[in-house]
Amino acid sequence: MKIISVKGLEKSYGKNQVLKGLDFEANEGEVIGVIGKNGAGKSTFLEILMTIKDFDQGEVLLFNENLQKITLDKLGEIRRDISVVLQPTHFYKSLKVEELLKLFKAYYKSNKEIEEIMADFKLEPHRKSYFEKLSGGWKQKVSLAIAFLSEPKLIILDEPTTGLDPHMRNVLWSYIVDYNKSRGGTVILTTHYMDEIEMYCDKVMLIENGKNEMFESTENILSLGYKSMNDFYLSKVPV
Ligand SMILES: Nc1ncnc2c1ncn2[C@@H]1O[C@H](COP(=O)(O)OP(=O)(O)OP(=O)(O)O)[C@@H](O)[C@H]1O
Repeated sequence: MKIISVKGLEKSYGKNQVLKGLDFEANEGEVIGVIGKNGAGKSTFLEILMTIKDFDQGEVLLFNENLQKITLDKLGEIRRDISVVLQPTHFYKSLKVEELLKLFKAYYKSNKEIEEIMADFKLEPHRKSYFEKLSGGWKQKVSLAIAFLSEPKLIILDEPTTGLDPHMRNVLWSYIVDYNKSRGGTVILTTHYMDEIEMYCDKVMLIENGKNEMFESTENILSLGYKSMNDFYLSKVPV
């Protein structure tokens, strides 16, 4: 089943045209990595898919609903199926980690047990810590735990592993792979780590000059003769 279909997407900030006719598709159960240099428009693209940013031209279908024609009710409905993780912010100033998880469990009406998610994401050492006082990596961990709490159909992650130590990167990827395999969940994420793309993503989209310069399975890209995804990136993207 097609989860996302994007055609000719355009988006400008004032005179700065960031997306210039981007095409993209995601099918149920795919893990797709979006790559490109700093400022290429990856976060902009993801935020449009998250339905938190407008766009100028083109067509975006999410769960077969056209975002330009959708009613507010329908938009609410599809938002319940999507979980997002933005760069960690200081939203939750006065709440402790355990309280935050409880709050979101109630909000999402999640069947997941808090203790299970605490254990999965190894959050125990900071159960009683205030979110705002955590380090960047720990904030990221907690944000990810919250995202998985809602058991969404589609999960959109903006640089989910930036700032995480190698063990935590591993934990996060195990979670993504497991969520994908056991529930058939679809995952779209951005990363600057090409090893993650190579190991875990089914497909990769390279954004360059506002367009999908390449959108292929990682397998097909490597079969073109690149030694690694890093090699592919370095040869395709000018400094
Ligand atoms: N709210 C905004 N207002 C004006 N310009 C913006 C805004 N958000 C992003 N931009 C600009 O749009 C371009 C693309 O930014 P975006 O954050 O989407 O890129 P990115 O590929 O995610 O970059 P990075 O890898 O550095 O996170 C940049 O030139 C950025 O300065």
